[in-house]
Formats: sequence, structure tokens, C-alpha cells
Amino acid sequence: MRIVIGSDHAGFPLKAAICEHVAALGHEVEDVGSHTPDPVDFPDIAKAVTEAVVSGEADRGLMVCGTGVGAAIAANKVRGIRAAVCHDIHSAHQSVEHDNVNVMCLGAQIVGSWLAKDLVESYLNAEFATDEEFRRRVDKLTKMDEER
Ligand SMILES: O=C(CO)[C@H](O)[C@H](O)[C@H](O)COP(=O)(O)O
Repeated sequence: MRIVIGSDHAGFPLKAAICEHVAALGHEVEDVGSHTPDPVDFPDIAKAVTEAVVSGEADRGLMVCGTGVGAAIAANKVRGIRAAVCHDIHSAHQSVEHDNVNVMCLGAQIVGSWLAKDLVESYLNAEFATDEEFRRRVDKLTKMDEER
């Protein structure tokens, strides 16, 4: 898959390890920054990540900030994005299987690099389930998104 990844200054140190891991798993990685440890506001990076996903340039996105929370809030402001903070393995795959999450957010101040790599792997290996109940719920999310 084509994966877009971004981070603010707090997520910057973890982003490099994640990029390396995603590439090692055989995915194409687009790193939209930050490219230095200097302070940068997470909404600006979320814009770049979500634009790549919504345009179809990337299949899925990853965002890293301090907690993952700001990144998820910002990403969810963009139509077509279903973003979630996932700091446990079950959520990392179920968020895709049931909710068709297309931007997973991580907190570099919350998880270490080994867990982060496992979380990313679970997220990328997961596929949206075809069950009617999950399709129906995500269709309702899409409708809410279109109506706002
Ligand atoms: O976690 C974040 C937002 O949810 C950010 O990455 C920052 O870490 C957080 O806002 C703290 O900001 P600071 O400039 O790093 O003190």
C-alpha cells in the first residue's frame, strides 16, 4: 500500500522508526514532515496527511504527535477521514476491520517504538470487514460527514 505519514515536533523522534518499519513491511512511504525537530503545529501536518488520503494519493495515513489526540481531532475535521488513536493491538486492527479507519494516530509520549511498530503493523495488515453491520455503520458515518 501507499502510506502517508506525518508528525509534529513531539512525534518527530518516533516517526523515523515508524517510516523505516513501514518500508520494511513492503509499503511505499510518503513522509510529509515534520522534517526537523523544530516546533510545528499538529493541525498543519494533519492537513498534509489527510489531503494525501482523501485525494487517493495514499491508501492510508499515520500521524504521530505527543499523545495522538490532537492529531486525531485535527484529522477528523476533514471530510472522508476516519481517524483514531490506537495504543493497543486490538484497537489497531479492529479500528480498520469494523470502522474502516484510514488514519491511525499515535502518541510518541505514550508508546515506545517497539509497541508503535507492532501497532502500525496490526493497522496495516487489517482490512475492512464485509459484514453488513459494519458497512451500514460506516455508511452512517459517511452520511454524518456529508451533512455537517
Ligand atoms: O500531543 C499533542 C497534541 O495532542 C502535541 O503533540 C503536543 O505534544 C502537545 O500539544 C504539547 O505541546 P508542546 O508544544 O510539545 O508542549
